[in-house]
Amino acid sequence: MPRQSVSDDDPITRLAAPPPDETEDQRAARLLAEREAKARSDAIDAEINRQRAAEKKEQKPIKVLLLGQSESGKSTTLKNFQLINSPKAFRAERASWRAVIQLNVVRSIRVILDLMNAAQASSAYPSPASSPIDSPSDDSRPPSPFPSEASPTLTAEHLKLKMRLSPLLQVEESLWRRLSPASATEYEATHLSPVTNLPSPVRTTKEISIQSSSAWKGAFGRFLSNTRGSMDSDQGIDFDDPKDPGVILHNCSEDMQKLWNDETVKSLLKANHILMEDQPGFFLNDLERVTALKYVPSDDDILKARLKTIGVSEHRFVFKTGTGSLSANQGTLLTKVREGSLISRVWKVFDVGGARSLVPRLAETYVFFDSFLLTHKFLYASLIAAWVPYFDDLDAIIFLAPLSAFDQTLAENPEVNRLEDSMMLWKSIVSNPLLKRTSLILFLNKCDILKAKLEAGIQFKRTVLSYGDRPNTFEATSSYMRKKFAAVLKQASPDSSRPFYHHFTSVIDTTSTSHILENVKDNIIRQNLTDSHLV
Ligand SMILES: Nc1nc2c(ncn2[C@@H]2O[C@H](COP(=O)(O)OP(=O)(O)OP(=O)(O)O)[C@@H](O)[C@H]2O)c(=O)[nH]1
Ligand SMILES: [Mg+2]
Repeated sequence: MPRQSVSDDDPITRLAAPPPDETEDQRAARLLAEREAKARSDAIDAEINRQRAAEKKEQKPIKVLLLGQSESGKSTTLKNFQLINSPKAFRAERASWRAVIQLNVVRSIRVILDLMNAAQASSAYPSPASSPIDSPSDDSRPPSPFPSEASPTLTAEHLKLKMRLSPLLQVEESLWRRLSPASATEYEATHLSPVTNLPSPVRTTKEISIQSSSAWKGAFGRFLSNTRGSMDSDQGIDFDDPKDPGVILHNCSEDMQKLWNDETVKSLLKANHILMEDQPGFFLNDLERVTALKYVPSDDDILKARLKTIGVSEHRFVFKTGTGSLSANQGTLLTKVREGSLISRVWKVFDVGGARSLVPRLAETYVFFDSFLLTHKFLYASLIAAWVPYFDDLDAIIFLAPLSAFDQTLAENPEVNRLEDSMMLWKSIVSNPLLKRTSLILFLNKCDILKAKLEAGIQFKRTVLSYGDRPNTFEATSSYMRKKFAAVLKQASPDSSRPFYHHFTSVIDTTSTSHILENVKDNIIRQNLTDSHLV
């Protein structure tokens, strides 16, 4: 009889051991049963591992990146997210947005005042045609920025009006200084190229911009908040603060309205092809309301306020999943999900600056190579490079393309049509290998402005030559552009089955945008669940 090992003596081993009188048939049946039991056990282990992996994935926040050229509406879309997720917190920031709106108003007035200055300067210099042929050729005066025939004559009354509005410049400086330390802000780049088709006052009037990382809202909160009895406790605005720029704005209100409604100023703007209504942060049609002493910005005002983003800002939201656009099957899944641990999800939404920052070296590059294309490619590369660190593990990109910009050029490079720039950016994004599994959501934005332009008779085909003789209507132009963007996607990634959705948007309209964002949220969560093998 063989000697028993120590382990053979342990009760479990003894229980599991085959009976000593086992027949051949019994042995075969036992081995089969053992194999089946092992397979079942392995399947359970695999399921547990899969669930663990899914749970791990589940705890990861959903990452969404807002992309698009400057002024495309990224930060405005973010404001809509904030309004949906935490309207109270959004509204608690009214004091800060009131200051931004004040700056927007002052900037618009500055554009007009700068234009008047330029017109005044130009009238001081006779045009070459009016100069005597034998006039001295060593005239060292700078060339006039405008041809004299383009500038309607300003009267003494206009100059007085200009003087009376000069306190606004101090308001701008003081708000600007309070907005952020100098290092955190950036002035609008203005000297890219000697060639430009943009009116100079629009290019040279600085636009407020802020480093995403700076706590500018806190700065305004401190500035406008104190414990005075006159403070509106809900809004955090101290209306009786003598340092409140609202007081000067209010005192200048009548003159600002006079300036904006003046026929000569209107012709001056027209002669220089400046459409103020097209400028971001346009409040000149609401001057009386926004310069009222007790002005409190509405939600719509906050969405229209313009503050250019520099860098990247990250925003955390906790969203409950909705069932809006889900199929019955997916709806059932979400019901299960709600009953379990997935009732709400953390989202991280990244808002990036879409402007290409222009350092002097770049301007030199332009001159050195004398090649628009090379410089522009460089600008693209630098912009995309700034976004790439955020491409990792991304669930979705919301790409904003402002359709209304079909007749505008980039502030950074007046040689480039904005719509074409959007298409080029879209192409770089959809063909980027790092993003081949990222859901793409295209917002064909600023549809309200597109409609207004077309209704005003501006011809789409004048700048989008390939549009040909198709009708100059919103339906036809927007559908044409949708097809163009879809074609670029198909061409750049023909085999890709990644989800692609598009929406025609006007993201300053909170009602329609909230519906669209619900839909977007459902689509992203559905894709996320699919990727986690939960669907
Ligand atoms: N009328 C209209 N205005 C819009 C729309 N979307 C955005 N705007 C306005 O356009 C301006 C620019 O929008 P932003 O959201 O600041 O643009 P952005 O893409 O964040 O721009 P950067 O920060 O420079 O990259 C703001 O004044 C918005 O209120 C829209 O659909 N319709
Ligand atoms: Mg922005």
